[in-house]
Amino acid sequence: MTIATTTSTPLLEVDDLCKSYAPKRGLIGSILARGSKPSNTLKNISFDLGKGEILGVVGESGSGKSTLGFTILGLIEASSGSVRFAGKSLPRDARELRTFRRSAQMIFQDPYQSLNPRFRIKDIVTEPLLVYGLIGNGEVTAAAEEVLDLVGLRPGKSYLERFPHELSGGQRQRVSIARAVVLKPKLLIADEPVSMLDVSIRAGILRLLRSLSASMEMSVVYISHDLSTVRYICDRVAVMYRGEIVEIGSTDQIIAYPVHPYTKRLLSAVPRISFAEKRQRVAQHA
Ligand SMILES: Nc1ncnc2c1ncn2[C@@H]1O[C@H](COP(=O)(O)OP(=O)(O)OP(=O)(O)O)[C@@H](O)[C@H]1O
Repeated sequence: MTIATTTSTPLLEVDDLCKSYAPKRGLIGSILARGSKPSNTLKNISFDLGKGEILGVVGESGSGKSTLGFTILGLIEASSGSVRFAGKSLPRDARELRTFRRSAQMIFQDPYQSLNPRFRIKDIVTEPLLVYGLIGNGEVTAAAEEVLDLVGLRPGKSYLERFPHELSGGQRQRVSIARAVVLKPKLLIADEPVSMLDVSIRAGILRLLRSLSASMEMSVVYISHDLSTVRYICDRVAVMYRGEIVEIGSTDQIIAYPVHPYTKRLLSAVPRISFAEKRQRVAQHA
């Protein structure tokens, strides 16, 4: 079991979390599953996440990163272990669950699939406010302008009335970030948010996530298979391999002094450009 503690009061405490998916059902599923071991997708995962902290979860495809994200949010039930959010176990009661959902949001790799294509941008980004009864219909335009401005989609550029297919990939991801942060969550799970975007616009989205995290004191679990983006924004990094956290530590430490052979392998796949230089560049543009 790997435990890492942070200096600030943790927002999230993940303790000994395990997840095995049920074997496939039906005749073909059971034939295919014959002789195979139950899948241990998450094995004894433990870590804390401080308020406003950004933790990178990095590992190859199938290592369990998305399962971890879904389990933290209670969208997938853990097989054992616990997740505590703001000092409390994940709620089961419908009313508490509604409050929790407001505080913990998720964004995904493909902003196009996660946005309703039939909704205008102003309705996409303000729907959570309407659902929670925080604004009335007459306030939709003003609220949409405010949150779009927050994510760098300046008012006056008529984003409000457009549909998702009329925007670029980067603009769409900004819209999905706007929708996720409009309720001012304490936690954001960002599952590969830049991996489908053009390399030239990735840094802008990462800078945006970092500045929102700082200004809103929002903790972020940033999931990626790519250490070169993780090191742009994360305070700490957890390296996942086959369902386990094999190494966790500050980003600088993991990159400069990797201990686990798998981390070394991941790092050798990344061009050895100056990490300090990149961080400095990001800070200059933030
Ligand atoms: N609903 C499910 N039922 C059964 N097995 C699943 C399910 N979801 C994921 N898995 C399996 O769990 C393992 C981990 O998947 P997961 O998507 O969490 O990994 P990942 O690291 O996020 O991968 P990727 O980067 O490709 O998304 C994989 O072997 C996957 O096939």
